[in-house]
Amino acid sequence: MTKDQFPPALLDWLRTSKHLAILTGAGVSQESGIPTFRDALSGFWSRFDPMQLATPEAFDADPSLVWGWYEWRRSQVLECQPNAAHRAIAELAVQVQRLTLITQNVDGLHERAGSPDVLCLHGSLHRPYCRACGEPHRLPQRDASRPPKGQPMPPPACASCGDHIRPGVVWFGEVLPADIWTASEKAAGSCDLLMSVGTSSLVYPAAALPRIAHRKGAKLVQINPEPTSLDPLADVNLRGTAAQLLPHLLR
Ligand SMILES: CC(C)NC(=O)[C@H](Cc1c[nH]c2ccccc12)NC(=O)[C@H](CCCC/N=C(/NCCC(=O)O)S[C@H]1O[C@H](COP(=O)(O)OP(=O)(O)OC[C@H]2O[C@@H](n3cnc4c(N)ncnc43)[C@H](O)[C@@H]2O)[C@@H](O)[C@H]1O)NC(=O)OCc1ccccc1
Ligand SMILES: [Zn+2]
Repeated sequence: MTKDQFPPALLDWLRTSKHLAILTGAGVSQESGIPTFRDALSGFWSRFDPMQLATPEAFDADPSLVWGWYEWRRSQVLECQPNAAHRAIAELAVQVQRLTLITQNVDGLHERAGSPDVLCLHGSLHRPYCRACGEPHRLPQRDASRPPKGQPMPPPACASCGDHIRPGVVWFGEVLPADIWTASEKAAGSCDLLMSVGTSSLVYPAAALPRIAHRKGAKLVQINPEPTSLDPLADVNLRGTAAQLLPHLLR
């Protein structure tokens, strides 16, 4: 899909927008080489269901299995670079009057692309903390001598209470950080244009945000090579990849 195939109204909405909200999912990092959540499991991990591994119950049952999985994902992310989609979103923040960027991703690639004040709904792979006392834990950026082999790995012990350090992500069944959710809900309820990029729109409450914006009369644009449950609601569905299409939205 090329720029001249974009509905002209879309570029007008963008140019006249007083407040653009963008919600991203795993699809926006797919072209950086990070598999989407649904296909995040290969090799040793392909025998597990991500929805099972990404739960407090799984960590309590087998901390090494879950910690190993997150260290493996973190090592993948540290070997990747933001792609043209991340960079276009960072540039859009300069070109529009006001941009609120909300992500479900835990990879930190929006921040690495230069996007300011990213609302990370589901936390980050780079901000682990103690399961018991909440003490933040600093991880070595890259331990070249011992790259994760994609096997279980015992989690570090907390320096202050000795309990397990856990990944700094929001697991299924856990509530989202209240301040970040409140800011995201507010942005969805006050934006005049919301773009949903690279998400299957299945996980709640994140998936409610485009629906809140739509209910409040905002224009809804979806960028995804595949159809999702959001299609019928969207004013424009751009069928293609994030890194191919997003740069076309820039002036
Ligand atoms: C699955 C779903 C049915 N379950 C939920 O939503 C649950 C339960 C629930 C709550 N409310 C509900 C209401 C209805 C139904 C269920 C619920 N929600 C929760 O548990 C939430 C917490 C949810 C957060 C979980 N943590 C994640 N991540 C961090 C960890 C980690 O990463 O390991 S969610 C994780 O999965 C989601 C994956 O979705 P996507 O990012 O969209 O990725 P996916 O692979 O699915 O799709 C990729 C898309 O990209 C497209 N694509 C591919 N390539 C490209 C490309 N190149 N360009 C563009 N697009 C592309 C594809 O076509 C595809 O459409 C993301 O949110 C991601 O962060 N907490 C909670 O509600 O707390 C309060 C509470 C507590 C107790 C009981 C009730 C309420
Ligand atoms: Zn502790």
